[in-house]
Amino acid sequence: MCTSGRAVVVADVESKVECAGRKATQCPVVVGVVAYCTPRAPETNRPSVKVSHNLTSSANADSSRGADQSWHGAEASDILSFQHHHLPSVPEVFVSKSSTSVMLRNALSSATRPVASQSRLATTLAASFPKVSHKVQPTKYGGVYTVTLIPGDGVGAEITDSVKEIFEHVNAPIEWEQYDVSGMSSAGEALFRQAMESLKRNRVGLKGILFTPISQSGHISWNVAMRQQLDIYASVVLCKSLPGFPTRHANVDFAIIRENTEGEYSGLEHQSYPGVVESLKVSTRAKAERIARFAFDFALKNNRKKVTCVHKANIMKLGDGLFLNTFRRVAEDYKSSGIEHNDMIVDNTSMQLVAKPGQFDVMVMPNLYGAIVSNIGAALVGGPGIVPGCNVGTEYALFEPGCRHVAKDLMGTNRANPTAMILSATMMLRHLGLDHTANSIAKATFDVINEAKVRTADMGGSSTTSDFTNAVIKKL
Ligand SMILES: NC(=O)C1=CN([C@@H]2O[C@H](COP(=O)(O)OP(=O)(O)OC[C@H]3O[C@@H](n4cnc5c(N)ncnc54)[C@H](O)[C@@H]3O)[C@@H](O)[C@H]2O)C=CC1
Ligand SMILES: O=C(O)CCC(=O)C(=O)O
Repeated sequence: MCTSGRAVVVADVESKVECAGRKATQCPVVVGVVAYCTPRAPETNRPSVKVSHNLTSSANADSSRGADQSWHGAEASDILSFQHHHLPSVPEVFVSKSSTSVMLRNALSSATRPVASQSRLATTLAASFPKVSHKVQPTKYGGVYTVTLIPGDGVGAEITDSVKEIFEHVNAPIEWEQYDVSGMSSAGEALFRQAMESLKRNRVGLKGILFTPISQSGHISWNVAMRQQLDIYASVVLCKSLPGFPTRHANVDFAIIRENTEGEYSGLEHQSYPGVVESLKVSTRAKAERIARFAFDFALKNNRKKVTCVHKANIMKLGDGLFLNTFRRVAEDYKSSGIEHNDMIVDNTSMQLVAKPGQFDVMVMPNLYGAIVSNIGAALVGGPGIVPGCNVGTEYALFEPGCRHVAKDLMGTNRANPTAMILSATMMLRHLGLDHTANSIAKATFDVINEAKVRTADMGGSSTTSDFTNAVIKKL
């Protein structure tokens, strides 16, 4: 073990960085320690939750529909050639057949085009949202997929109701297994466990965001626990300008690939001395490598041109140094692919994002930076109600709004924007091979936004969540 000031190195380091003047070599695990003062020690956060369990089955799916929308074996095998042989389980991430981000950039070149032309752009945009997939096929019986649904806290119930209504309207071959897990109360761990078992059974889920209390005596984050326990290590968040909804910058179009299982979210904290707390940021080479490969594979499959690694290796020389150096090594393997790569310190990245977002294409970063950058990204294109996302690993995929907000302030008001949840659900449909249904729903959603007649308050309108849902259904 080598300690130097704020960083503790465990095991052997391979990052080419200096630690207290010594070169640290051969270390797959780096633990960064951030110390700060607090009046009392944090208490042990023991998971305990109480929530009601509500199991519903809302899809009256036609089994023949599911049959023709089968697993994309050919596409899945395509990507294998890009995968590194010593990481056999990297999940595949790829875009729908017909679309590329180049098409998209062209398509979105003007937010001021007439509505009819914007509607065509909406079609292109709908088909362009990436598809995430992995080798383990989700459960499907009689052409119907069983999907775990966790509406979540705050506006979760309202925006997942919106998805349920839309799916029912198009007869999507999805049967929900719903678990009303809530982080608002510390009771209900049993229900959380049941939801996890359901996710493990079904391998695919749709979720809203679960509230996590800030207080030290409150329970741990169920959101983080899910991502860690399922090892859904890659968070994918898409920030794209929407047709008909101009924001300060036109043609924003970048994907945030965020390491989802370690880093600042390790949840390891202790008081080493009264008034001194150490929060451990865990970084491992293996996880840095798989997320870097995921980002390059994502770029290749989605016809993206550049991958930017976001870090703070000037300060966290070991932890973020490991992340950055691993990224650079992985980039060497993709040299012949034509994908450019660069790296940028996270604070400068934040400034560049608000000043010149057009320079970003695919971005890859440790956990906390991903949380911050996805919030900046959301604000660039219209807010947290718009940006879809998913968490994917080798076995499971869990879809949720990319900007992970509970929105307690809007709970029960019927004023939340359901777009991010609807688009996350369409990403899930693509993941299941149901591209046609996914594209119809996404197009209808973009068309409603583009027409600007029905918009929720966050987008400057006065329509309700239900108005928006009904408008999407009407388009379908
Ligand atoms: N507080 C918590 O329990 C959790 C917090 N987080 C993290 O903390 C960050 C901030 O969370 P909070 O302060 O709790 O933010 P928040 O939930 O209060 O949301 C911030 C603002 O965005 C608005 N908003 C969010 N979703 C919306 C929608 N669908 N339609 C319209 N408006 C919407 C809310 O109304 C609110 O004004 C999140 O980005 C997330 O990364 C993540 C999970 C749980
Ligand atoms: O679950 C939480 O409360 C926090 C999670 C979070 O901040 C995130 O997902 O980025």
